[in-house]
Amino acid sequence: MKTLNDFNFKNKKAIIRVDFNVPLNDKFEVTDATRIQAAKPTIIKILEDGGSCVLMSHLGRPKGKQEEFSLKHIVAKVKEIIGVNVKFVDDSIGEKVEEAVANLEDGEILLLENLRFYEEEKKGDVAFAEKLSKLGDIYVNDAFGTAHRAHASTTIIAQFFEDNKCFGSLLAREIESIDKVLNNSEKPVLAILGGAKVSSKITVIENILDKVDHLIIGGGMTFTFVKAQGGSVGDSICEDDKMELALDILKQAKEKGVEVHIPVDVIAADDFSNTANTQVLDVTQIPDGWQGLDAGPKSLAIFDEVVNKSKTILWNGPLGVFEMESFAKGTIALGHSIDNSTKNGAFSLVGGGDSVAAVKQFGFADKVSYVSTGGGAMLEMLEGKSLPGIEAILK
Ligand SMILES: Nc1ncnc2c1ncn2[C@@H]1O[C@H](COP(=O)(O)OP(=O)(O)OP(=O)(O)O)[C@@H](O)[C@H]1O
Ligand SMILES: O=C(O)[C@H](O)COP(=O)(O)O
Repeated sequence: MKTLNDFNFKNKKAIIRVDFNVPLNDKFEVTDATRIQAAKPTIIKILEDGGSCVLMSHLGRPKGKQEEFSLKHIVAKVKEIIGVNVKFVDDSIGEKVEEAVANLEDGEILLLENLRFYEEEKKGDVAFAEKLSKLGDIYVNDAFGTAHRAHASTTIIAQFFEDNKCFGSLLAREIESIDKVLNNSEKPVLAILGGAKVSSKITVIENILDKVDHLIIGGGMTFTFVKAQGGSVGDSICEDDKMELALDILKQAKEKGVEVHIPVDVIAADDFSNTANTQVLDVTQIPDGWQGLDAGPKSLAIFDEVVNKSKTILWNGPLGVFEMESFAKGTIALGHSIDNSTKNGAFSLVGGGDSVAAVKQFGFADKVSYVSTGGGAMLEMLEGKSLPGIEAILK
């Protein structure tokens, strides 16, 4: 696995694929700069070697050239975080870009315009990728969040750099962290899978059963498992067509010696609303008109015990509807348990869109061992898939 340390970038131009797909508010200000922060070590290493950086990224899912998706909105933020002036060119290929790259001096950074302004990017167009490849001497992929996309700048471009390509330090760290959980883990290993639906996590659950000793299933998925075993779930979210599968997962877990922990009680509400009436109910006895929106106190006590005896912890998906204060307690309590266990030496990895939002919102981001910058990319790795962006560097 070639990394930045295999190269000296002195007098070299690095063309770096970063994932600066960051959220913006209605004033086009960056509201969460984690992904920019995460790319800093790679950029700094190249500048300190005496090289220059040509940064390329996508932002959102524009349909053609849409001003609101321009990367010009993030230039100031990148400059603030990296601490070096950032030049911007309002295109990603063509004469203007080539000129800007030619004028780029060692120690300087140039940010290109949103790659997805060209439909060739998502199509993985070879000619477009080749044009991008001309913009640097060494190709660095540091875009973990987009590594599951076989796009021109993430995958196809790599073929134009025989030996001169490598993983950026973020991408390398993401791969190592997931590997530490899935393949090189200290036992007992625990996976906590929450979130809304069983259907979006089936492949993850199936892949993970071979890797873990304990599995906590929470969030909206709970009720498909409970109903499949004969419980009454009232109006809780439930995928009836996945009940067979839920039973099969439980059977597989038993055969593989994996202990599965599902909430035994829930905070039930009479409406999907923060101001609904609530009561704590046995998870198997939720009457019609009520729905489980968070894990209850007995469940949290059990989960706390499991988390604290685990040495490796993977967390994907919230335990309840954490966006509403009334149903955030389970997710917060789980965060505290993981914090505690991490302090006692466990390795904890949090990944997935909503769980990462939750750990940030509740202040646990600095308390776990590693927070992934990938949503879809992280899930695909947990499903056991190989990611095209990673494969392209290894070829
Ligand atoms: N009991 C519940 N009933 C309904 N929705 C729930 C329940 N528990 C959690 N959710 C919802 O599940 C959503 C998160 O599900 P999702 O599967 O997207 O999570 P994730 O794995 O963190 O994110 P991603 O899939 O983007 O990686 C949250 O919006 C949360 O409100
Ligand atoms: O935020 C993400 O998950 C990545 O930047 C990929 O974005 P995409 O789902 O639009 O390809």
